[in-house]
Amino acid sequence: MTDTARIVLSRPLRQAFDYRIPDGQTVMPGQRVRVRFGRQQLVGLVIATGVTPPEGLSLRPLGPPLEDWAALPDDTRELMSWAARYYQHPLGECLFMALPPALRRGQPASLPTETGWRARPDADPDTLPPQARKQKMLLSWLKQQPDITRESTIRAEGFSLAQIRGLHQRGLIDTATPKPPTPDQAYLDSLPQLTPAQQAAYRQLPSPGAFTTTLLYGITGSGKTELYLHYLQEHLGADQQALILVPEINLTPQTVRRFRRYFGERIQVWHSALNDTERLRTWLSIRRGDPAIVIGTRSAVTLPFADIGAIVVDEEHDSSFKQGEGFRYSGRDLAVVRGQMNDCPVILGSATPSTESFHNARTGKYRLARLEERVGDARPPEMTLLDIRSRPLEGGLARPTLQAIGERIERGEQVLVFVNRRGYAPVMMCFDCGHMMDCPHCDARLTYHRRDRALRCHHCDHQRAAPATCPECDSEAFQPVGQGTERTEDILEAQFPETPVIRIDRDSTRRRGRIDQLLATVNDGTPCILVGTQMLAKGHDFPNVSLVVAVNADGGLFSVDFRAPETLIQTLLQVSGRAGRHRIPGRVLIQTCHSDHPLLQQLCEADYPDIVDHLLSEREALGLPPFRAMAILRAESRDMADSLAFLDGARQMAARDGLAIWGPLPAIIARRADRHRAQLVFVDERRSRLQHTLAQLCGALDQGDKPAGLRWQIDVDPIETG
Ligand SMILES: Nc1ncnc2c1ncn2[C@@H]1O[C@H](COP(=O)(O)OP(=O)(O)OP(=O)(O)O)[C@@H](O)[C@H]1O
Ligand SMILES: [Zn+2]
Repeated sequence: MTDTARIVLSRPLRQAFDYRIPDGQTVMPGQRVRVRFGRQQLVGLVIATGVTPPEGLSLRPLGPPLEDWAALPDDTRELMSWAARYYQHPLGECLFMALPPALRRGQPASLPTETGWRARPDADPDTLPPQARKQKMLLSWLKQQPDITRESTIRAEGFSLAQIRGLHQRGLIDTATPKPPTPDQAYLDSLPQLTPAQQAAYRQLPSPGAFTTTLLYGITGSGKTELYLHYLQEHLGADQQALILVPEINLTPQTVRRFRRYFGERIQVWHSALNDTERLRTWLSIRRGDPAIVIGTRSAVTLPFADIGAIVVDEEHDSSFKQGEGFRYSGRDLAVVRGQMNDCPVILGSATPSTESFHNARTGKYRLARLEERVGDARPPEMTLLDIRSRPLEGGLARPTLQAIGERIERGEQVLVFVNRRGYAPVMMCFDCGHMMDCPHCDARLTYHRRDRALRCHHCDHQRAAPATCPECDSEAFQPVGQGTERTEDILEAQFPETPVIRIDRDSTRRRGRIDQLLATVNDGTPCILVGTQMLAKGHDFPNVSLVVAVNADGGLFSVDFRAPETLIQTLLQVSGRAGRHRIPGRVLIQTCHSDHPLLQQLCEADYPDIVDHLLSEREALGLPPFRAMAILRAESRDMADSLAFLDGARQMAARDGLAIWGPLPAIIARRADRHRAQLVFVDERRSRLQHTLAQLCGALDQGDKPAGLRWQIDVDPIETG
């Protein structure tokens, strides 16, 4: 045996490659090295040393290492290797995913210390000219900060480098080296005591220092965040790290702020809007072992923690924890695996836990902690179904709905109107010839966006100007059909001209920091109407919202996706949960054409755990997850026949006793961006057996022939089954 190293590359390849370690060089697993690969110079990651290469192979020498330490520590490597096996994804891509982009590209693993800023004691925001509005806001904000604030923290607040530089040039702020963490003492002294219900739930949380998974079922507004904060405050060692996974950070700047008050600059954030330098900086800080508490979106679970003391997954039911393409992992599930590997407690929190997690709690795999009271005098909101069949609607809103909104506004309260679609209307239709505008590249209608007079496909990049008349018959009776957020916004503005209407959806919040500005008005407490998509359902704490309206609840009632009822209930409960969180009692109005539907009836009458039990018994009867393991093989190509034939071949390769295979069938949106998509669903009682089959199948599919341009992917534990 010679000195050899086995490396993987950041490529969609299932193989690893062996190299000879040149004399005098030492390498270790997890280290980045330069390697020659064909004619290219690439960055490789060492996964093993001293391996025996295949017979008769003369090995190329390994290039120089990029640093003399392992970029990926053992446990992170172990986690990603586990994920590669579990999700059937190439190991190289999984391991490289746990590196920040700069390190994937081979840049050095070091950065100069980050700059910090503080307002000069004599700096007065009022001396700034009126056109420097943002600089003024930044200066006022900096003056409120206890000491030196990191540049990344300032940027996370929605301010830009240009604004920082502007203030610096005016001599109003100083640069300084950020100091170690300092929480806001005045705030800490004023922290609320846990309520008796919170204390009872708190006692059910896991003890530190050992792996257990606890599902914290806490109804909306019960103060789960407060529990996490207390838990970390009490149990996290001063040198330890912690991870808090959240669905989408940009949506809830409030949450990050709350954590910062408790833990000061110990809080670090991790999400997709960070630039490469910010990512590298945070990654290095975690790798170095700084006692960071990371609030991050799903990929934060792959950070190279040195000593992790606790993991929290907030809103654990949220579908954004599952990556929707490529390496289709679940950040929540990896968090549990990570907890097990690092022997630390994991808390999964939600007001609407997933069926999976409830099932795990029922079977004893997870512990269950319950918090079923709202904080203070607040009560859960009262829910009413409003049947809109044969009722006149104004822009999708029924008279009683408009009346209810009017009453609340008059009383000085706030209203939230939930619409499940952005844009003005989901369809443009000609009322003379019946023509509807389709996407030329997808099996989908174009959504009308009135603000910029465009028709857009929400499934691909296609967009075009909206024609004024029907493109088929030139009729002028060419009109939008159905509701989107823009249309609801317009209707409400017309109905309530005195009241601010604030629209919150992906279009209105594209710019960094924008959602914060929009929410500032809401948090002011002035009467207003919020209109938005499920973005509004996620974790917001709006004290003055007393009425929530769901414009149309029926989308998920008749879907072919077996998860649709679960998702519908979760979304409606979450959005309802924004009502009546503080003193004012809350009410929820759900407009529907199916008020007699059992699921909607249950929503109004039953507790969430009972609804889930019901959904679980249906799943059990039908042999669906979580009672069976499921995976989907998806194929897409230029021709549906190719996609189906490929999957048919796969079906024959995989067939064996005990494995149910459904399909191949075209996907619900069979053509997307001119690719024809189909799928094959695998269901097995035994997960390990399914895994084995999938691993063999992937190997065979890698080796086998496939039509030109065909791409395939495995999705283990799929959350979309259409
Ligand atoms: N013990 C307490 N005393 C006073 N106020 C509290 C207490 N605990 C929480 N609160 C306040 O109650 C409100 C709701 O708490 P929080 O946002 O933590 O709820 P949640 O359970 O995370 O809600 P959701 O799941 O609906 O997002 C917040 O304004 C919070 O500051
Ligand atoms: Zn399209």
